[in-house]
Amino acid sequence: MKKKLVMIGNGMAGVSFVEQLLKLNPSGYEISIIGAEPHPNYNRIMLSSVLAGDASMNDIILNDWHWYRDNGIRLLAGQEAVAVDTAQRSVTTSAGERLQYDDLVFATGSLPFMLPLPGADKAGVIAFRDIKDCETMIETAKRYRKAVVIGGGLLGLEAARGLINLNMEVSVVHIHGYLMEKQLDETASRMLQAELERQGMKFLLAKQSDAILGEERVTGIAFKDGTREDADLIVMAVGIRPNVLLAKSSGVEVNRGIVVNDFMQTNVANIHAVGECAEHRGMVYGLVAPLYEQGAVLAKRLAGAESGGYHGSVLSTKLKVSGVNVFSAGRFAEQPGTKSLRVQDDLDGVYKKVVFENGKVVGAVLFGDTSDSSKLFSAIRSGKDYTGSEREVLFGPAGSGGGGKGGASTADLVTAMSGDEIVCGCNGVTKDDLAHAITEKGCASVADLKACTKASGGCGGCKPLVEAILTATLGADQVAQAKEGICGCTTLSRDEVVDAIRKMRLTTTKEVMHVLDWHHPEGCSKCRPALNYYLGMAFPEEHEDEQESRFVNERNHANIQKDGTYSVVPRIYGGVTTPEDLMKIATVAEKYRVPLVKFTGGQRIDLLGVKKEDLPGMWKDLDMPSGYAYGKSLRTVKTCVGNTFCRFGTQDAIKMGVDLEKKFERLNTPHKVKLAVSGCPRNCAEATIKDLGVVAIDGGWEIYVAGNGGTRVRAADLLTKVKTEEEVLGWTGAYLQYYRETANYLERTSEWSLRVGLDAIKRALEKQEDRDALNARIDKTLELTKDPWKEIIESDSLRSAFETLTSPAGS
Ligand SMILES: Cc1cc2nc3c(=O)[nH]c(=O)nc-3n(C[C@H](O)[C@H](O)[C@H](O)COP(=O)(O)OP(=O)(O)OC[C@H]3O[C@@H](n4cnc5c(N)ncnc54)[C@H](O)[C@@H]3O)c2cc1C
Ligand SMILES: NC(=O)c1ccc[n+]([C@@H]2O[C@H](COP(=O)([O-])OP(=O)(O)OC[C@H]3O[C@@H](n4cnc5c(N)ncnc54)[C@H](O)[C@@H]3O)[C@@H](O)[C@H]2O)c1
Ligand code: SF4
Ligand code: FES
Repeated sequence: MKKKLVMIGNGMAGVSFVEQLLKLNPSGYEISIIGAEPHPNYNRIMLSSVLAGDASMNDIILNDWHWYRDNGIRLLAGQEAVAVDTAQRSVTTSAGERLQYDDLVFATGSLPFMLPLPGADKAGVIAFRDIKDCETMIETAKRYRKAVVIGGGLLGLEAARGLINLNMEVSVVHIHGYLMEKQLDETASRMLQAELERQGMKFLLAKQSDAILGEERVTGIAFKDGTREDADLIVMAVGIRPNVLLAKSSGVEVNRGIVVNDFMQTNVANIHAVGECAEHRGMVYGLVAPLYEQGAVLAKRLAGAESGGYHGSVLSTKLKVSGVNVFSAGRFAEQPGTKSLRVQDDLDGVYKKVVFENGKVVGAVLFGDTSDSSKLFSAIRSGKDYTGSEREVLFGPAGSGGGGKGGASTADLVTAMSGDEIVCGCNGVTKDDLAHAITEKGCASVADLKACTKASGGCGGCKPLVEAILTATLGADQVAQAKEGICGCTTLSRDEVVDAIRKMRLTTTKEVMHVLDWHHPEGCSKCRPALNYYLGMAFPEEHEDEQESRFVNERNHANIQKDGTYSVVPRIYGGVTTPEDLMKIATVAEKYRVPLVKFTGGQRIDLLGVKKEDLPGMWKDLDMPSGYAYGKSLRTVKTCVGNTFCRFGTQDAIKMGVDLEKKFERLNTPHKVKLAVSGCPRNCAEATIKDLGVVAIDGGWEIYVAGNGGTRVRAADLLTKVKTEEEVLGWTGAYLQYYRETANYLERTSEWSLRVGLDAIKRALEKQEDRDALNARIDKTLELTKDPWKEIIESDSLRSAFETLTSPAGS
């Protein structure tokens, strides 16, 4: 008769243990798993990717319902184990069921630590631990604007990045003076902070939270220094605590975690623990790689196989925030008796530190370039003595050219690895799993391996090693060019997708997803708007804009504000208005009791605090064109007064600006586009920090491109000098169309120009005939645009979508 195994907890560590056990002894146990969450086992790590829009909930399921059934496992999902009777060897669930066991495994994971602040029970205060929290954040972002994340550790920063991708404004409150102090030294941390600030995060460092403010729902947070921060959502990411309550009440020895020996046994016979709930030699782990190692040891134990036991793990981490490369492993902080080797390159934003103790590598921190991470981690784990050749760890043997690729080569590392060694800690993928996918399933690129095994799909830290295994198995000439898919739903790059759209004349997002074999048939929040844009760019005449693929502000043709109200910004060409228009704006503002009337930085007037149902009425009364303040499109053309009034002006900046705005308004672009025109080189309109800026000079105009005055300030580059107004319009049209046709969706011109190179842009535009062709295409697109508010006002059905809704809407 089979023995009965009951496991409490259906998370990553526990189920990985069960998988190993089934491999070693498929028929030894009748297995029941009690899981409090109503889901099959999913990849908790990837919740950060779901939040960031890089993966869907479906992508992160590790073992679906069929897996349990096919392996004869009884899953009690959505039920909690509430009591364990160690004398009777039984577990009682929240549904009142009693399960007998011969062996019991606690795999109860951790609970997020919630700061016991006054007001912490208000609506809108959550942790980031499970699918429910992730869904709450996604829903909240549809209705609210301002998030505060407490905790500047791995989880807090990943949550913050995800919330920014959801269009929220995010402030991270951190108790320490610098971020990720558990993983980074101050130098790396400051570099990280600068990069994240460029991505739009705001940091409140060395801050102690005092109270959560608000009535029923949170409205802000107060700090001990007397300052406050507004918040519609507070995410606490201040660490975790092993979930040990049930074990403790069952008489199992508990310290910080459930105390286990090297074979994951507790002090009570036949009761074991794995994962974040277990404490081994005084250590509790909060990353999956060690938990998988623990699971493998326990599986061998229960299958009756030989094992040397578990001896603890060296930790390595990588922050999963796109555009940021950070790696940390082992003991990275200097201590008495340690020496470090440091390389800092502020020009390229690269920092590397390796810490030695008695000649051995004991820790490392990498920022900016993490290509040495596998080698360094392996060096730490091997315990190899580098006395006298410490520099080789980073720079390679003397005479090797010192390209920064040092120590054992990655190829040597691959050769030295055993088949069952885990390569991808996030997904528990071994070297053998990868070799099998390459030789048996035909995977020929890292992207193929990611799609097939999930390796490199979590933190991405294993990517260099996955690449090396691919090269070692196939040979360098057979390895397909590595490429990144536009999102987690596909391995196809932006260019491949746009190419396929053009060649196959695909017309809807659904069709693209279907024909190009999207992993997830509905797509995700990242690819849907991108595909909608690419389709409209490729086939302006045929494509019907898909409102459901648009971001909320674009769907509603208004920017949603933090309190769920909207803003109305009529177009004011070149910042020049008339008494009539000003009177109309004033009358509308009074009639609809607009709480705030404000001049914007783009020289127009913003009516803030408008109820959604008032939007059509206000636009009707205004009878002015939409300013597209909400759109990925031409926003504003800022002008100075130019030679109309200014005594320094050499050209008519106002006319130039108005003409540009009238010509290119309503144009859909990959990201927002801002223009400016200055009437002389004094440049009062700040044209050199715009996507395109025109500066008058004696006898002509200079055209500057790819500037940015926002999060990542960048001075624009000179594209060309021209003589006439007509030429300005011609170059602007060609430049904007080239950007439309070649940029990634959501790529500002400043990022795009750095990626493709200014020289390439100049080459593409230098010939008159090329500019003419680009202008012909942009003119075709412009001909087809219509003012959205005119359309809404004239259409009963479009208007009713605004009038029927009374609550703040994100739908
Ligand atoms: C957003 C996020 C990102 C992360 N990113 C990374 C990363 O990049 N790299 C990394 O290594 N780690 C990462 N981690 C940490 C990693 O996810 C955890 O270390 C891992 O999931 C822990 O696995 P576990 O099985 O021990 O616990 P869990 O995954 O927490 O599983 C425990 C399960 O037991 C259930 N349970 C508890 N008590 C009971 C009971 N009495 N009855 C029934 N069920 C019960 C819980 O509901 C839970 O589902 C991340 C964590 C989060 C939240
Ligand atoms: N990429 C990854 O590997 C990854 C990603 C997410 C989560 N995780 C894991 O999930 C677990 C939870 O992550 P975490 O970041 O919450 O835990 P953590 O303990 O690593 O970090 C918590 C951070 O919060 C700060 N903090 C503590 N109290 C605070 C307070 N009152 N106000 C402001 N800041 C405060 C701490 O200084 C610390 O840096 C960890 O085990 C982590 O390793 C890993
Ligand atoms: S940029 Fe020149 S023309 Fe324009 S306002 Fe300034 S000084 Fe006058
Ligand atoms: S180790 Fe994180 S994705 Fe492989």
